[in-house]
Amino acid sequence: MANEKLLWEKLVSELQKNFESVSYDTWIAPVEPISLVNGVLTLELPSAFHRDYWDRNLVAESETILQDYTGQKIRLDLTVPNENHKEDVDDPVVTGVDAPGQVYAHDTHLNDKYTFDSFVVGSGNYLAQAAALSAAEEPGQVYNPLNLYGGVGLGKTHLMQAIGHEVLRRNPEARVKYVTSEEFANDFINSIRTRRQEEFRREYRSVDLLLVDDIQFFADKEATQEEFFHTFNKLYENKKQIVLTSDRIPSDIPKLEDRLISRFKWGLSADITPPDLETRIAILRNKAVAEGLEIDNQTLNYIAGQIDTNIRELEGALVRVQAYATINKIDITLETAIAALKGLKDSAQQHGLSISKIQEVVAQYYRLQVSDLTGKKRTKNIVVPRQIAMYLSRELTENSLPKIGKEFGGKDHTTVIHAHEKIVQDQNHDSELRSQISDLKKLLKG
Ligand SMILES: Nc1ncnc2c1ncn2[C@@H]1O[C@H](COP(=O)(O)OP(=O)(O)OP(=O)(O)O)[C@@H](O)[C@H]1O
Repeated sequence: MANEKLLWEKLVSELQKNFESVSYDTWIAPVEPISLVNGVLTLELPSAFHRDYWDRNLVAESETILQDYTGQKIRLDLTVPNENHKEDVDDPVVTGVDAPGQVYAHDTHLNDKYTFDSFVVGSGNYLAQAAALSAAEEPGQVYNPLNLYGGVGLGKTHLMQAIGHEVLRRNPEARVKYVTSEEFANDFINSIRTRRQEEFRREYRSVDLLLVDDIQFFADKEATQEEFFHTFNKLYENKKQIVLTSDRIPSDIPKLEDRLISRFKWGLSADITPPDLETRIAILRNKAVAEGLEIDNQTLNYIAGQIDTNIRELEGALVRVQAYATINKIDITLETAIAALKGLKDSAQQHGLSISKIQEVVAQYYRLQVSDLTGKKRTKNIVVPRQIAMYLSRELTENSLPKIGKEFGGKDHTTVIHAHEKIVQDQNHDSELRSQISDLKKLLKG
């Protein structure tokens, strides 16, 4: 075995003694020893997050272990293969609705099931998971606030609550509060109504960890944003960890106050993107084991192939197969899955298509930012894509005209009607536009 591998194995066996399995899987398992040259052990880490974590927590200890073992001074050199990820940390951007039937732990409002242990790590979420784990291990110290953002049903709430569980596991006395942004708004409004603002403030400003889910619903609620701003400042000042989730990056949330957006930039935004096939299969396999279901790989593979954008719907597909098998008193086989999921794909995809997804795809297609589409600029290179995105939102989703207007930076519904009519008419004589729209539809429908 090469020297670097031998040293690495020794190091891992020592580090492992003090590591819990999730932390080990996140911070150590993905590391590869590359070389040992002139007393420098080079390790390759998956991302700049990992390197930051190693710098803060593991380098000094590792160098001591290696020195004790070899009797020589060994220095660690940490490399990250795609150094683009470095930007993720420097420029702090790495890239809700509650599910029914959840069981909440009594005090914290955390769902028992949403832990790091039950979270499957894959290509679309490993950075967000690493960021979440470091927020849990060192709350208020490194990434504050931490904002997890991404499309519907991709695990934002799960990961956010996992932080809550982990903080409590490490410190059962910690005061952890989980709320959706709507609950925060309701609590605030009720506190005014019942003249209990002091109590409200005491409650929110005395926590050690505040988790606020789906902050895009703060849009339009000016007084609530103002109150949240003060809550945020107080907690931040006291080095208390704040974690937020949203369906898009905060600077793209229409009607979110600039002063909040600028504070969110103090911390780190990490996005979660849809899982690849392997991750989807792993999620289904875990779920099947948890439910005591026996399902062969081929069948899991098939189910995972049916739904690719939303994990909640992926889990729903498994439930559907299970129900179909129970009702018909048959085993779960590939045939059962095919029969149970017939017709599901189209409706699921239609259902899964959101205005924000359309904005993302259109912006990318025309090399614009989503904020151009939701903004007010009137230059032609922006106006036409904006109208196309509104047109597609009307054609491909069930959202009302006012809702579409709202998602495009609070525009009036008549603007949406106008955009829609214009694109319908222009397509009659503009073949270039027709083909762009057909491209976009293909991209959106997968
Ligand atoms: N990586 C994962 N491993 C295991 N389960 C997952 C993973 N990601 C998501 N899930 C499961 O998928 C379901 C939906 O996740 P969650 O509610 O966290 O999504 P979300 O991104 O918060 O959605 P929304 O945008 O609707 O708020 C949950 O049951 C969650 O446990």
